[in-house]
Amino acid sequence: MSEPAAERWDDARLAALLPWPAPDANKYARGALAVVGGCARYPGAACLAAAAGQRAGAGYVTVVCAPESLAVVRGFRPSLVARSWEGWQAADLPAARPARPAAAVVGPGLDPADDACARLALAVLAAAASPLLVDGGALAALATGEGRALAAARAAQGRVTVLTPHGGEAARLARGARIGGDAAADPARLAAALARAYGAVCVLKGPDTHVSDGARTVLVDRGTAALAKAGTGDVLAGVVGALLAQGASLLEAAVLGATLHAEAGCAAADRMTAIGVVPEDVVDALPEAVRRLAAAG
Ligand SMILES: NC(=O)C1=CN([C@@H]2O[C@H](COP(=O)(O)OP(=O)(O)OC[C@H]3O[C@@H](n4cnc5c(N)ncnc54)[C@H](OP(=O)(O)O)[C@@H]3O)[C@@H](O)[C@H]2O)[C@@H](O)CC1
Ligand SMILES: Nc1ncnc2c1ncn2[C@@H]1O[C@H](COP(=O)(O)OP(=O)(O)O)[C@@H](O)[C@H]1O
Repeated sequence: MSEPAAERWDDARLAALLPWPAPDANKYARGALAVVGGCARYPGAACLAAAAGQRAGAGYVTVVCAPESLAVVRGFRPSLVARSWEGWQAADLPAARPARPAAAVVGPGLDPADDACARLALAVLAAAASPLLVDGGALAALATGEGRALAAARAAQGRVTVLTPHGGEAARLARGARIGGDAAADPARLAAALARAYGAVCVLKGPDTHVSDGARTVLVDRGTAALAKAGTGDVLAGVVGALLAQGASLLEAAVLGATLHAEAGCAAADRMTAIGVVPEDVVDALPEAVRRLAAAG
């Protein structure tokens, strides 16, 4: 199947999407974001996603993590609301309501090789009524037969989903959906094929990032190799999740989120050098990325 050429969105279009809070906003009106992740082995990934979600504007960020990870999350940033996933039900995730938008991110810091993490990811896929971003270890669960069936059920129910695979995760998703040949070799085509196969918007990460809803594909190529460091993908998940939590549409949240993430990487590299940037610097540079985009637009 031939694909239309990838679009590029200009700064004016992207700047118009920035989620400035209304003067009478409260923390609930600004969007609730739940990050489900952070197993005992990887608490840092959930911390990074949640902190990025705060910096990208979400009003109320909760981390649902392994009991062993609670102290790490609270110590990392006391303004995060942390709760254990023991005794927690995925049905407890807030649904988006008028004037009370919400979204969930599942996967940062879920171990792709761990059965309990896979069960948790599948439970979230089954229950989350709000927009759901699937990242990290949850993508391994999504690529299974049960995960693909749950993705199809979500799409049939009108529940919306964003996937943020890196190259390895995209290959796993492609194998699960039997996508091969030319479609798997070209990132723009692969992003579109994954979006169609999983009924989702796909953000295929790499030196260039391709965002596709299956019909339209947008290229975001303003990043920096400073971002090639473990944990920056978790930051991206939190940024896009926060934009979804503030009510942005899927494609707009994904393209604006990938742009702010890339700009934050550049701003962080300006301060810390492309050698020295760590994911925490990218989180802290998000306000500078917002300023740069607002000024350019
Ligand atoms: N501080 C923390 O707590 C951190 C925690 N993290 C958390 O760790 C969990 C596991 O995530 P993960 O990406 O480390 O492993 P996984 O999904 O099993 O992929 C493994 C295989 O995929 C490939 N591959 C990897 N990257 C690729 C790329 N860019 N482009 C192409 N291919 C790529 C590569 O295969 P290879 O090329 O070696 O054959 C690799 O062996 C997840 O929950 C995440 O959130 C991390 O975010 C780091 C910071
Ligand atoms: N050379 C590069 N140039 C621009 N962006 C990059 C480059 N390498 C990685 N990135 C970005 O950094 C992030 C890495 O995400 P990912 O591989 O999931 O890391 P992790 O799982 O460790 O958090 C992605 O957003 C990707 O687009």
